[in-house]
Amino acid sequence: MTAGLRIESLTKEFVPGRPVLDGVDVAVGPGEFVCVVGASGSGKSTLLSLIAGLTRPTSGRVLLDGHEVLGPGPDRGLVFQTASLYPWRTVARNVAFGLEALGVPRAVRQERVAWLLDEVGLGHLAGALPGRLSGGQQQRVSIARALACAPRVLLLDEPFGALDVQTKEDMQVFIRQVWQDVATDPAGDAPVTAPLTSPAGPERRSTVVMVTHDVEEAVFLGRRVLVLSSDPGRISQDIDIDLPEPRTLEIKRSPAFLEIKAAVEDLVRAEHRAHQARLAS
Ligand SMILES: Nc1ncnc2c1ncn2[C@@H]1O[C@H](COP(=O)(O)OP(=O)(O)OP(=O)(O)O)[C@@H](O)[C@H]1O
Repeated sequence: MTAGLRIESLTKEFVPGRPVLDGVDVAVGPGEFVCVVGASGSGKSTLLSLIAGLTRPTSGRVLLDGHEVLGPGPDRGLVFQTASLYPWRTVARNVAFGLEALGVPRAVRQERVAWLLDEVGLGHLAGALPGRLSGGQQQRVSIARALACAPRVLLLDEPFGALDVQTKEDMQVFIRQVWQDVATDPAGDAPVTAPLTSPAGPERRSTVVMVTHDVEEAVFLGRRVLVLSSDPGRISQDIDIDLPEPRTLEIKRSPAFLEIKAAVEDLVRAEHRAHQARLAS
């Protein structure tokens, strides 16, 4: 059994003969943090929903720890741009939702939820209903909810796209911190009962695949950045981001960061121009 995520010859057509994704091949190892960038319409969200099992491929397959993804499951946590919380459940009960569904004992549930809410800075709002929260706070709850079951893969689709700049930066630092802190167990040994508060070694980190329009965000967060070309969508570049760890906001001002960011922006721009030229011809 191969650990991690493997995407093999993945093709998706919504309209027959017009693939949105065409032969995507990529492997993401356990504990990696990978960001996917690309022009609008290049198929980033489609790729994420195929990994999530929300959409079935036209051909090819997605394997998680050697098992083909055939539908959604608790081993993959999902966060979208807009929070979709249950308005009638308190913040704490929203975060606890997946744990309840998995039958995790109440005491373990409460400990996890309290820890996660503290991590997202919302411990004081545990008993509030989501309608009382700002957009940024709601998104923090969504992330806490997705992390509650210690998913083997956390799938993030533009999760900070709707937030103001300051909140977005706070959330970037937060998600990196959580990736370092929140344990999952790639060997498959009862990840839900792993202690969340213990420091996690690299081999115990959740794998994160995050889609974003924002190249700065991708370079800051990703250990690897995949550039998706348009029409059809393929991985055109697979770039290792060799920046110091842990990543702090100061890194964004470093010459190394600015150089990598400019290079990735050039690649995305080149893909976009090539796409426009194909459309015009
Ligand atoms: N359910 C669907 N039915 C038909 N076409 C779809 C469907 N979902 C996506 N598409 C098409 O697939 C292409 C890729 O869409 P997708 O949302 O994956 O791109 P994206 O890179 O995430 O775009 P953006 O950055 O604008 O969110 C688009 O042309 C879109 O119209």
